[in-house]
Amino acid sequence: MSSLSEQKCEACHGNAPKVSDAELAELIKMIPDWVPEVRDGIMQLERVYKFKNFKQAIAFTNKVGDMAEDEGHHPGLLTEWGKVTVTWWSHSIKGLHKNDFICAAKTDEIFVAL
Ligand SMILES: C[C@H](O)[C@H](O)[C@H]1CNC2=NC(N)=NC(=O)C2=N1
Repeated sequence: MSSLSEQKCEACHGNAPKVSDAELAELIKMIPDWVPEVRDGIMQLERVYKFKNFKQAIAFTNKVGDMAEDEGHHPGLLTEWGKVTVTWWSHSIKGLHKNDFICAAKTDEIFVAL
């Protein structure tokens, strides 16, 4: 299998399968800085990125937004002074799809390339 960040999101409809617990255990190894968390009954992936100031935080936020538009898959983004919280989940299935792991890996690559 190619690395997660090299894969593209696939169309995800309401009847697409959520990742199983076993799949989650394997996929999370590839994005070890992300934390799976249940919010409002929906499993999500979350990571907090730290920056030196607001300008760097908003620049990163915009790059993640551009990637999301390219992928047709969109995260929660909370931009604060020196900090961006990124949350990925699939609204259509109210849980985690492989797409969320792909996008989390792409988010890490954007951060590393800054
Ligand atoms: C029509 C459009 O493709 C869908 O609404 C997409 C857009 N972006 C999305 N993003 C996320 N994270 N989950 C979705 O289910 C989703 N659906």
